Amino acid sequence: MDINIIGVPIYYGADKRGPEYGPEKLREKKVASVLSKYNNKVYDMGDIHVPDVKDYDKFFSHANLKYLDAIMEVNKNLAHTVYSSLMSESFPLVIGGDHSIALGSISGVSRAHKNFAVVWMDAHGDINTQDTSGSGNIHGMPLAKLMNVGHEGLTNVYFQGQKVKPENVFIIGARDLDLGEIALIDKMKLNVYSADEIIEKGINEVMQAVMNKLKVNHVEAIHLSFDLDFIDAEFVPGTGTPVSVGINVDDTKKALKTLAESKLIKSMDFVELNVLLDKNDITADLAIDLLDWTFKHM
Ligand SMILES: NC(=[NH2+])NCCC[C@H](N)C(=O)O
Ligand SMILES: [Mn+2]
Ligand SMILES: [Mn+2]
Repeated sequence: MDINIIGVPIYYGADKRGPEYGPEKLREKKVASVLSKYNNKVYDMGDIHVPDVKDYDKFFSHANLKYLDAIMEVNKNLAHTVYSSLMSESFPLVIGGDHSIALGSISGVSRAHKNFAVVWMDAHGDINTQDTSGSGNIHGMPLAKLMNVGHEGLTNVYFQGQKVKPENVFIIGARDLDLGEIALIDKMKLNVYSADEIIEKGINEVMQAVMNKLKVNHVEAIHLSFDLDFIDAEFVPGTGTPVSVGINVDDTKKALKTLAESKLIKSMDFVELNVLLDKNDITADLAIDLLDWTFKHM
């Protein structure tokens, strides 16, 4: 297949330096040639422009949505890039950057597909709003906005209204949810498979449950949004909000393999590599290994 690598060098959603060097780091690790094994044609489309901001821009538009204006702009442009990529029958691989970029990527996907699922592999739900977030960091909010909950600047990125149906949202690996997130998950009856459930039942059984629901929902495509902190903190020093008692690397690979073999993944985010926090490139090397593994099974 044709793969479009789209870099998004942004840290504003995390409000912590480091994720903005993710695309550069993975290019240095030869991500394009790694993925061009397996008969893929890989096109590096470069980076989405991320505007410079001043410190006073942080709270300029909203006190609890930090860097709102810059994040809206980046995501609008990302959305159209992802949409264009899908329209040319290519696979958009969006490399972050922090997780706020899922706003743009999934908005682009939403314009291209009628009935698609979002598989969100993450220690977090990223389903806060400006009212429930304790941090004001937008990387903790994209999934709420994509379901049309929260501030209209972000719910209306690229086009107005809901981008993904709640029944097609699958959060896997959660173990650090805020109270407001738990309330929203209950209210919208989201499919959440916690790290505890994975540890208790085993990853294969949980992934089978996910695959069954995807079938019942007749989805035509999966957008995989992979946050490196899905993996247990021990194995990912280079991520900004690590959480322990998580998923080991073997189980992560099993989950990715099951999803890849379904042949339903049509687009993907790979986010929250914090290059400044990484130790001896452990996390960057793991990132390359996981991408290699995923595309090998697609
Ligand atoms: N994409 C992430 N790493 N998100 C972490 C979010 C942490 C916390 N729940 C918050 O809203 O601030
Ligand atoms: Mn996340
Ligand atoms: Mn996370």
